[in-house]
Amino acid sequence: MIGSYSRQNRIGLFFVFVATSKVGAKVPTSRKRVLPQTDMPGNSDAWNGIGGGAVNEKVRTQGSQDGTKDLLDNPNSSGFNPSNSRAHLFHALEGLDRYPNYLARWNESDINCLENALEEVLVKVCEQKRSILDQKKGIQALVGELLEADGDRWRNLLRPPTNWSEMQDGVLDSKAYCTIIAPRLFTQATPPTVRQILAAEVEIELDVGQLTCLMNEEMYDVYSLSILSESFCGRVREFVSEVSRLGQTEKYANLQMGRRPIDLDTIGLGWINDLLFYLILRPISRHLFESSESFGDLNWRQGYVAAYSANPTEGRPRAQLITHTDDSEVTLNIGLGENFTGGAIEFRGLRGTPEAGKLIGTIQPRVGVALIHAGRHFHDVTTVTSGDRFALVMWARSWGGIRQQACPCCWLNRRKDDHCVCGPSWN
Ligand SMILES: O=C(O)CCC(=O)C(=O)O
Ligand SMILES: [Fe+2]
Repeated sequence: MIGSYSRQNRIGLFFVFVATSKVGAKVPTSRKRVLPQTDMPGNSDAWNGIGGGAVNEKVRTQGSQDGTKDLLDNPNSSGFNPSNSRAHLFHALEGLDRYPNYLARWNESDINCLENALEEVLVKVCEQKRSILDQKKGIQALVGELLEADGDRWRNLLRPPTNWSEMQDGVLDSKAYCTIIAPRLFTQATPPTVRQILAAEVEIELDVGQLTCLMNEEMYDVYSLSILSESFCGRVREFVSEVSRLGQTEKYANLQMGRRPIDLDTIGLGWINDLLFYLILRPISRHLFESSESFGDLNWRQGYVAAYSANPTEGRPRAQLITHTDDSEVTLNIGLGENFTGGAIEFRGLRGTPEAGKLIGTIQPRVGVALIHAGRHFHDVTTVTSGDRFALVMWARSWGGIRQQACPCCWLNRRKDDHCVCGPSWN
């Protein structure tokens, strides 16, 4: 049964395509620079990121426990230190939202601390925005250079398929094509076009009643299905490798590309994101996770290629990935190859459940095969012992559902007691 555990359960899903029409601070300029040097890789000269496995790399600091140090730092302070304590900052935000004239009872020094902390946040937003936009522009120039040098080689990949036959020949795994797309499975008289799907002009619905042998339930909460053809995966891998190779030349060194996974939208492969998201991930997730997760329709996606190597370099900076959960409701992970040993994905239970942290299963990536799991499912990648390993990963979020009713902490741990400070019944 979908959403319940049964090892190697063959889950078949017919896709029924139902066409519906699409429903579709100001930055302060004169603020003092208050942002402390961040520990994020890519921003810190000290971090060399090669061979490491961290995903959420920021070193977490939560201020002093008893406020004594804060008092010593600032004798006028009450111990309130929102710059070092995220909890203090959240308390203040909640108070501002909840009580009229909240700051009336505060001393001026604490108000100054709050003002500074909020400025620090804003500075961080502005800095990251600027650097990301700069980086995107730089990467787009780099892709332009690749196209100029060898346009014929890449143009086909960068141009989305325009019809189902191109999709069949060049992109999808043949089994996926036959099962998902073959016209006999479309219920409506006029099947949606590829263009309509990529532009999200049709809502794709999945009929769970009609089971086929499309998907496997590999273990609790982890499903697999063949999606992309091996040759297509190879082309994506080659393109990403080329982008990353050029990114390491002196001309583009300032982009520091090797340290981050490569974002598909930025390198002109956003159509792959759209295809996977609208055709596969959103409709499937409605059914796979409806009993274990609570979210509305997925409406946000980010797709990227993560590269690993037994001999990590700038372009393939990792040999493994530590245990973590994703900042997503649902994650899709497609093996892109190439020949490597090690690099298995280990799953360790859902955050917020008694299984959290316990190894419940290990999967060796297969080229073109997608794994779909809840973002809060703990997972890691074991050390790549030989060769290079690539994975196309998509994080998908829903800004409706639980993220609208819970603070980040309750969201992460899926507390559902309705008493989260952001919930409707908190008082
Ligand atoms: O490389 C993989 O297979 C997993 C990557 C991953 O977990 C992530 O990027 O969040
Ligand atoms: Fe992950």
